[in-house]
Amino acid sequence: MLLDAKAFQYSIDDFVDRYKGKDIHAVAGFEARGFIFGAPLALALKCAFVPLRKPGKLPGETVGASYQLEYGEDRIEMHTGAVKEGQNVLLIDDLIATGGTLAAGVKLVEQVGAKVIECAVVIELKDLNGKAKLGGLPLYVQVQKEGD
Ligand SMILES: O=P(O)(O)OC[C@H]1O[C@H](OP(=O)(O)OP(=O)(O)O)[C@H](O)[C@@H]1O
Ligand SMILES: Nc1ncnc2[nH]cnc12
Repeated sequence: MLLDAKAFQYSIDDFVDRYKGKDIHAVAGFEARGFIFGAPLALALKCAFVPLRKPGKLPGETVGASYQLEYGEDRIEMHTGAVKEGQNVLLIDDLIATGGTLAAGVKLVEQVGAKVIECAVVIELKDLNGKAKLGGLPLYVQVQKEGD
């Protein structure tokens, strides 16, 4: 899809239409492919873009949240102070599978006293029921796909 400028633009425009005027202070995107969709969306919304990164990648002080994988554990981190108490945050990624990544993002944002207003993805692998891990938060999906 990224090789097709029209398709990529269509995806970004759809996110922009959905979130413009919604008082979003920060778009937080997950390493790595969440950056691709989150950064242009944040620019269009004229708000902050916050990268949520794998452990040890960010320079400076970080806050993190861990989550379970099928085997073992993973963790995401963001810069301390990148998201402030009381802010409205949109979480974005390319894809939701088991939902562990997005759920960790929710935990992290809530940990610093901010509010996740919605989670957004290009693709949902709906058979994996990742949405169930989001504690009732809304999930916006552009394309649903069967299978895992
Ligand atoms: O819903 P989940 O089961 O948590 O899976 C979804 C996550 O997995 C993929 O990232 P990956 O871990 O492959 O990292 P990458 O984007 O850096 O390749 C995808 O881009 C999501 O971030
Ligand atoms: N089950 C899955 N299918 C495709 N991409 C993925 N990324 C993480 N989990 C995935």
